Amino acid sequence: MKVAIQGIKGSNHYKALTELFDVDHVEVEECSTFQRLVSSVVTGESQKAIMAIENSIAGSILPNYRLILDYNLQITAEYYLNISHNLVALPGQELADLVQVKSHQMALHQCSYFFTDQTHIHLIEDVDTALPAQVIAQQQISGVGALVPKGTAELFNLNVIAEDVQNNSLNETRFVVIEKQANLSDDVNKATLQFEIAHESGSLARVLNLMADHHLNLSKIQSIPIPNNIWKYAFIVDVSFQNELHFQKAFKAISAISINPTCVGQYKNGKS
Ligand SMILES: O=C(O)C(=O)C[C@]1(C(=O)O)C=C[C@@H](O)C=C1
Repeated sequence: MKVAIQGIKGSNHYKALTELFDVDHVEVEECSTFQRLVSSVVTGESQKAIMAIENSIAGSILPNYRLILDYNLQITAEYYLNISHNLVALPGQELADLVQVKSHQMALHQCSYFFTDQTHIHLIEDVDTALPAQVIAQQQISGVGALVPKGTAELFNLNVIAEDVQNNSLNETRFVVIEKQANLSDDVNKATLQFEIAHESGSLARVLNLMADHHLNLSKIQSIPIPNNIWKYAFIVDVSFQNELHFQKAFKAISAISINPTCVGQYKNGKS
């Protein structure tokens, strides 16, 4: 089986992969963008992909929701990974020597406080957290640091200048596994739904009331712009349930009063 991840070995996606799959028995496709990761599943090159969807400090990755919806993919599993960021550079380099720090956009967001006073450092977005570290090591680049997960400095023989520089020590990223086919197992207790509603008073409240009536526990509601329908939004909700039948009935009822209802996936709650 081939599994696509965003980034290379040493990135958080790679960490998530090692915790979700037996790496000795899967082939890994390292993708430089989320678009490529999705294309890999759509074309059948990879059977599954692991994709970051939200972070507890930086919030939702809306473009990734858009990709899942646009390509009609299914969320078949979720995984919450504890994220810590270490600032690394070539051995001998100190904080004052750095003029640039490169990392993934979401990682830079998660460490914004640390860099507020470091006005000599220019923050630069890169493909993932691990690639700039690999490049610094291979090309022996001075003056440039990278923000990497724990363990990645050792992978590239780099030196840790500062540990755990994220804004909050409680920092988790939620990853989802995406596939072309739905997870048909009975062993599910969470689902992601997407729907649109009429632009009229009370229409969202009616959908939310149906969820309560069917004993669904709403853990997230996210609005997302509808392309080509300017300033109109679709809603993406995560619900958990004890009885799959409750969920099926609720989905039927929600479908009757919403527009373009879609089940984006059923899976096991990663928090229980
Ligand atoms: O660059 C990495 O290490 C990634 O796996 C990407 C990513 C992300 O897409 O949010 C994953 C987890 C962290 O939140 C920061 C970056």
